This record gives sequence, structure tokens and C-alpha cells, in this order.
Amino acid sequence: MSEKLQKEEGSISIHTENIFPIIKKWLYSDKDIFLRELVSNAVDAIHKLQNINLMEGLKLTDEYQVDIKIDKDAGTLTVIDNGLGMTADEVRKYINQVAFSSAEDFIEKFKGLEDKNEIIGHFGLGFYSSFMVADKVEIRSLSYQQDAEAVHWTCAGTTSYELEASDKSERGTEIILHLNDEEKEFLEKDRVSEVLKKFCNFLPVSISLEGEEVNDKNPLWTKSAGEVTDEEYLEFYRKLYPMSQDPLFWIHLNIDFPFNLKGIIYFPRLTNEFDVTKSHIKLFCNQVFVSDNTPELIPEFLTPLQGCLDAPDLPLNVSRSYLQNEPQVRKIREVISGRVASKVVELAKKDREIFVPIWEDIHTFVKYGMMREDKFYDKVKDQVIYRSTGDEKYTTLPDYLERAKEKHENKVYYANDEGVQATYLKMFKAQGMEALILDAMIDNHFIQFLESKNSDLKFERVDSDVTENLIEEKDESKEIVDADNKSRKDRIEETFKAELDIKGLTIRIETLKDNTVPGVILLNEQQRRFKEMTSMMGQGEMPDMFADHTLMVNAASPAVEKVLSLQDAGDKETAGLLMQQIYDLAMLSHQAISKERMADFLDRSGKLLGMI
Ligand SMILES: Nc1ncnc2c1ncn2[C@@H]1O[C@H](COP(=O)(O)OP(=O)(O)OP(=O)(O)O)[C@@H](O)[C@H]1O
Repeated sequence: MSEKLQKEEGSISIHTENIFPIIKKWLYSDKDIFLRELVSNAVDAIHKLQNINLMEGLKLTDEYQVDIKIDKDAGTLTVIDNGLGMTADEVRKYINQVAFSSAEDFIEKFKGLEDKNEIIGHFGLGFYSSFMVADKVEIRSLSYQQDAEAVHWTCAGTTSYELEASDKSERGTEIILHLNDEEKEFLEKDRVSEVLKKFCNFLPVSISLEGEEVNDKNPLWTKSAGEVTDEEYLEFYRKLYPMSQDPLFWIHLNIDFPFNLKGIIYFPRLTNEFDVTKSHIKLFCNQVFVSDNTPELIPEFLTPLQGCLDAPDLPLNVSRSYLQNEPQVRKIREVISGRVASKVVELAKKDREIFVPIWEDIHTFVKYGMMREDKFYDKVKDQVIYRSTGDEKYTTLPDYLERAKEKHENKVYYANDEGVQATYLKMFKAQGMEALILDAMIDNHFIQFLESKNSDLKFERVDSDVTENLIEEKDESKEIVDADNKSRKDRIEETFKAELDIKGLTIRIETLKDNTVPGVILLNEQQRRFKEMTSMMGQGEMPDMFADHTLMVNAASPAVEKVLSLQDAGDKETAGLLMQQIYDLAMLSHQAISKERMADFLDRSGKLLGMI
């Protein structure tokens, strides 16, 4: 047995005078991390011993655990582990020199920095962070090594320490914090429990507070996907986010190469209360909680993702600026983006009925992702679905284009307001034509994006023009010519032009296959988009979408026929009323009638009804 340790007193080698007040002051904002540091040191000590046990065949069969004890009378909080312990030399080396010199480095480096979070993030203060809450710290330790002598180290928040023999008889280390007067809250079990729940909830070694185990040693992400049931994924989610509705879907990550990454990410149901701009992922490092504010780990368009990521290769004290510049973080983002894309494709292919409601929740993010990332776009582009007026209700773009090939190759007709564009959709439907419903905020941009990606592809809103498919092929109104050498079409055009003297209005006559609609308003696609764009960019006042518009009069409509016969009979007044009515009805279906015209419309409607 070695000679008994003589009490020694020394000075922790330090050039910066009185480091402790500075530690306290600078780190005050996040003082809870001291417990994370001490408990993870304790877990490390246990892991080290477990490794030695295996390598050196020590045949230890201990139940490993970390205990946290509160002694209100003594005013102490103690973290006890049965890990490998430390000898006097190790205390000198690891606590007096190594740990302290890193604390000293920290002070040197960040003397001038104002942003405390930056400081905390940049630096693992480890053991010395205990001086944020304690005036005096004691270490009692007994190394696993044969014939080791138990040691007792004390430091009262100055650069002096004492190291002497102790009577500790059980292997492991006790860190005893004599809490200072302002930190007595850490003598309350609830307060300590709250901190442990935050940082140590999923640590792989049993952690107990006053004899009660507080952690789940085998969180779901440590298992392999094959052994976890859907119910377990949901239960885990409910534990992580107790106030949330069940998620839409989840992805279990278990990556070993080229870096380590485990985790479960959930796509949440996006209710009104859900903040889609805030990061929700909880980052762990070997099951130690690190942060729940690490937006850098997730592609921006997937910010709403929730769940846990365990990245053991990232440091425990990870800072925002580190994350922003770390190449591995970019790789993590790419992996997540790729896995989300694969999951979307998998769900889309599997069962349309299950996918549709999910799609309603996620389509904005997927579309945004497609616009932001080429790789993501390439993966999901053929699986993205659109609501359609066709029989299928939902269709992919390739399927839609295939069906539309004969009637309008490479052209997509869409509506962005089913109510306002109902007349057009009705005409489309009557001719067996299909339009997509693109009525989400993002769709305006998304349409432009798809056109830029596919140079042949053109999107046209259903009210932008009438397609030749809606027009009667054999149009007799053009052919039959009267005594003045005018066709019926010419007469309709002349009459309407004379009656409707409205700024920006063009009259166009067509004979539609559908005779129930007397007239519709057409807005040129490119002109309309340009106006929408300028208004969105906030340039000037809200543009008048109807500054230039076309009234397409349907020569096949009985109402138009009536206009002509009234003219022939010399009743110009009633013919005029009818034409005004046809125009207003067309504008009304666009919800674009002015207040003044509405008053006239109602007045005229009354008159016309009286004539029937
Ligand atoms: N409970 C413990 N049991 C055994 N050794 C310990 C214990 N706590 C600390 N040590 C030793 O003291 C060293 C310094 O600890 P400290 O927490 O300051 O830094 P660290 O754990 O090495 O790094 P980090 O900055 O990530 O915390 C550890 O590396 C370890 O060797």
C-alpha cells in the first residue's frame, strides 16, 4: 500500500486573479447547466469504468448509478457516482490543472464578449461551472484502482485548494456543493428535478434524486426502427410534447456513416397555436440534452419538425456560431432533407386516401422545399399531388399532363378560387376538361417556379381565355350573313359595344358548346400575373385587376339571342337592360362588381323580372 496522503495545500496555477466571481457573473444567465455538467461527468466516469471492466476483465457486476442528494441543514447538493473515481494524482492533473486551465482559457478568450450565450456555448466549463452556484466545492473520490487511497479535495471559490486523505469507502466520486445564499433554490427537490428532467431525462445511466429514478435510460431513438411500434412512437411524442395533437408522420434516423446521428423526427399537425418559425427539435449529445434551439440542424423549410436528434460527434457545449459554420451540421441538414423527401414519396405511393389529409397539412412546406432545394425537388416532384376537378379529386402533374395531352398539351388549367371561378369550372367540367385547384398562398410562386423548371409547361387560370375545346367547332354565327353583309356575330358585337361603354372593356363573341352561360369575363394570364406581382411587392396602390378585361359573349346563349330579337323588334331599351345584366352577372361571378353597379343591377333585376 502506498504511503498515506499527507494533507497538502496549494494554489491552482492561475494567472487571471479571482476567476470565480467572473464565472459566476458571466454565466449567471444559464446557471442550471452546472448540474448537467456534473451529472454528465458522473455518467462519463461510469462509462469509463464499464470500458475498463470489459478491457481489463475486472468482472465488476455493479448496478451503475448516479445519485443526487439534498441536505437542507448543511445547505449542500451532492452528486454521487460509482464510476472509476480519481486518485490524488488524477485530481491534481484533471481538476487542478486540466480543468482549471480550460477555465482560465475561457476567461482569456471571452473577456471582451458581451453575449453570454455565445460564451456559454463556446466553452465547456465542466466541473468549474459548479462555482456558479456554490461558495465551496468538495470532491470525495475513491479510484477503482487496486489499493487506491480515497481523497478529499476542497476549494472555497478562490485559487487555493486543499487535498487530503478521506474516509470514503465506496468506489466513485462525490461532488459536494455548498450552495451560496442566492442559490438555495437548488435545495428544493422540485427545482432540482426540473433541471434534471430538462438535461438528464434520457441519460443512459440510472439517475436518481433522493432515491427516485428520474430518467428514461433507453429512449426510443436508441432502439432500431424495426422493434418500435406506431403506438410507441406516438407515446414518445406525447411525452416530449404533452400539449400537442398527435403528429402526422415520423422518421426514425439511425445513421453510423459518414457520421453518427440517431433520432426520431416528427412532422407535427400545424394548428393555429403552432409556431412554424421557431425551432422545435431537441438536440442531444450521447443522450445528454444540449439545446432545443438549434434551427441550424434542420433545413429552413422544415423548421416545424419536432423530435430528438442525438449527434454524439457534436460537442456538448455547442454554440450557434459553431453550428452555423460546422460542415457536419450541413450534412445533418442534407440527411434530414433527403429522409423527409423519401418519406413523402413513400407515403404518397402507399395509400392516396391516407396521404391526402397529410398532404393538406404539409404541402406548403414541401412546395417551399422544392423551390429552395434542387435535390429535394428532384426527389418529390413526381409525387406531389394537386386537387383537381377531375374524377380522381387528386392528381400528380405527370398524370394530369398525360390525360390533357390531346386537348391541351403541356398546358395546365387551374383555378385559385373555386367560388369566384365557378362559372369557368362548370364550363370546363361540361366539356370533360380538368382543372387543378391551386388556391394556397404559396401556389402563385409555385406556379412560376414550375414554369421556370419546365420550359414547355404553361399554367393558365381558367378565366384567362376560353380554350378552343370550349368553343363550338362549327360556328354558324360567323357564316350566316344578312342583307347588310353582316354575320350574326358581327351584329352581337356591334350591339354589345354600343351598349357597354365601359373603360378598359373589350368585347369578344364566341359560340360556346355550353349555352347556359351568356357571358364571362376573361383576364389575360400574363397581364394579371404582372399586376398581382407588383401589388405583392407593395409597389404603389392595389392594382385594378379589371382595368383591362374582356367580356366574352356567348352567341349560343338564349339570353343573347333574346337581345338580338328585342333589337329587331325595336325594343332597344329592354335589349340594353339585358346586355347590362349579362355584363354584371359576369362581373358578379368574379365578385368584382362595383357598389354603384350593384345598386343598378338590383334595380334592373327588379325591372326585368317585372317584364317576364
Ligand atoms: N465524477 C467524476 N469522476 C471521475 N473523474 C471526473 C469526475 N468529474 C470530473 N472528472 C475528471 O475531471 C476532468 C475535468 O472535468 P471537466 O468537467 O472540467 O471537463 P471534461 O469533462 O473533461 O470536459 P467538458 O468541458 O466537456 O465537461 C474530467 O475529464 C475527468 O477526468
